[in-house]
Amino acid sequence: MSRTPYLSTLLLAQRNPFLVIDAEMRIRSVNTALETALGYDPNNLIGTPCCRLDATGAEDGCRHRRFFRDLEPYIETHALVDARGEIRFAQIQGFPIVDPQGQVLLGESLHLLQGQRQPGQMVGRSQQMHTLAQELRRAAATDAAVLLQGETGSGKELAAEFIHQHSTRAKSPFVVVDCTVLSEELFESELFGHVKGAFTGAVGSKTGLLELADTGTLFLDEIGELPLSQQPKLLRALESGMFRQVGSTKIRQANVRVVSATHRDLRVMVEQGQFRQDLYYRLAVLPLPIPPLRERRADIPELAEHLLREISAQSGRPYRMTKDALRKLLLYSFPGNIRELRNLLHLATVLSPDGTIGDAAIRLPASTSAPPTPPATDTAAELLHEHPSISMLSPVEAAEARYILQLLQRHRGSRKEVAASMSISERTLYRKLKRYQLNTSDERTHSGS
Ligand SMILES: Nc1ncnc2c1ncn2[C@@H]1O[C@H](COP(=O)(O)OP(=O)(O)OP(=O)(O)O)[C@@H](O)[C@H]1O
Repeated sequence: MSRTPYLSTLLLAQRNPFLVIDAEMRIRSVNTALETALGYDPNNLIGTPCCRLDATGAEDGCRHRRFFRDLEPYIETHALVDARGEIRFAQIQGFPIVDPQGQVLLGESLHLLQGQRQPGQMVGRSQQMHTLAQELRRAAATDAAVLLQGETGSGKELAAEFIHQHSTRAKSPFVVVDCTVLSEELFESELFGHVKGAFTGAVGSKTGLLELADTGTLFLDEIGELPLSQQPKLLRALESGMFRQVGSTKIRQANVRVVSATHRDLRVMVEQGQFRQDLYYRLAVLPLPIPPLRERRADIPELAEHLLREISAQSGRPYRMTKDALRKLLLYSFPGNIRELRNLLHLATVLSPDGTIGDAAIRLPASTSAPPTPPATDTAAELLHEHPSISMLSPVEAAEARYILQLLQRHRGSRKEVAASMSISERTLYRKLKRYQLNTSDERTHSGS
């Protein structure tokens, strides 16, 4: 099956191995990172059954079938088989994607838990990046818990991988725990694992992420989103290194180095009673801020060049950028930081079939070239009254939060429609709603609830 332009752009934008599965439970597309990591020729994958990569083979109760029934995003660890027949463990995040025709597809992003995937290179020679690299190296030389604080897309995960790769644990796994998708029900079974029959749906036993990270690094991404009720359980396990799988009485042990990341100010959350102080002190032995891209604009040219080289390597086509295009990037504030720069460049390459990216191909969000029409004053006051958290956000975040609220009103609370009109996945929208604390009453369309 040929890739649509929409899917091609989506696949190009993923650094991790990524595949798309359609509602007929067949693999629709895979990206180059997946081909490279698992060694498959895409022609042998596209159009084949969804569980083609799973070491245990297709099962009736597979996660893909469950997803198309419930439309619930998931994060799970599975054994996959690569083209040489070797078993590889991967942490898989599945989430809905709506294509331009309104068809729901499943996107799966794979984090391979052992070896092979080379961590991305940290690019940038600004004074801020130089200092950051020094601090990360210093942190890597110790086994202390590091807390990385920075805006979305600023490179927190890359920094965590950098610490891991430069530490004595580099040959052991680097395991990512995405706290935004760990609901109260999922937390324990994902982190500690479960035994067969521990709860309805536990058809087999499962090793938890903590155990998979044994002797390696456990990266707790967006730790500020971890429900308060789960925080004591995490603290206990980290302090003692001991835990029990759900449904088991047997004590297990894991030796992990912890790196966490958040875009929030956890100290303020502690003051407001939203985050446990004891857990904060356990995680933030070495707190490290990651500067946003707009505070290190000197890195933009080198980053743009590096990202274009990566895109060229994936697409097999060379690209160059004009001075005007670069000037346009240098003037932009990048609320989405390096991830946004990468996405802007992907789009620019799609819009530049001759390989030369001019300033017209750099499509900045409408709100920056023409600031978004502010809501009428009474609506703004109303929004602030209903969502006081907006007043605590940065101006850029607050503008986005207001924009999302307006779209929610316009689409009568349909998250599916709002996500489609913003060209983002429902999962990304869900993360933004959570991040901005926009607790909308209408849950109709989130993940099929
Ligand atoms: N210094 C850098 N050099 C090259 N690429 C970078 C750099 N920093 C970040 N990136 C790239 O930018 C993208 C976003 O980075 P990353 O996922 O680490 O950000 P994040 O802060 O963890 O984001 P989020 O808060 O949304 O999880 C990734 O593709 C990453 O490889």
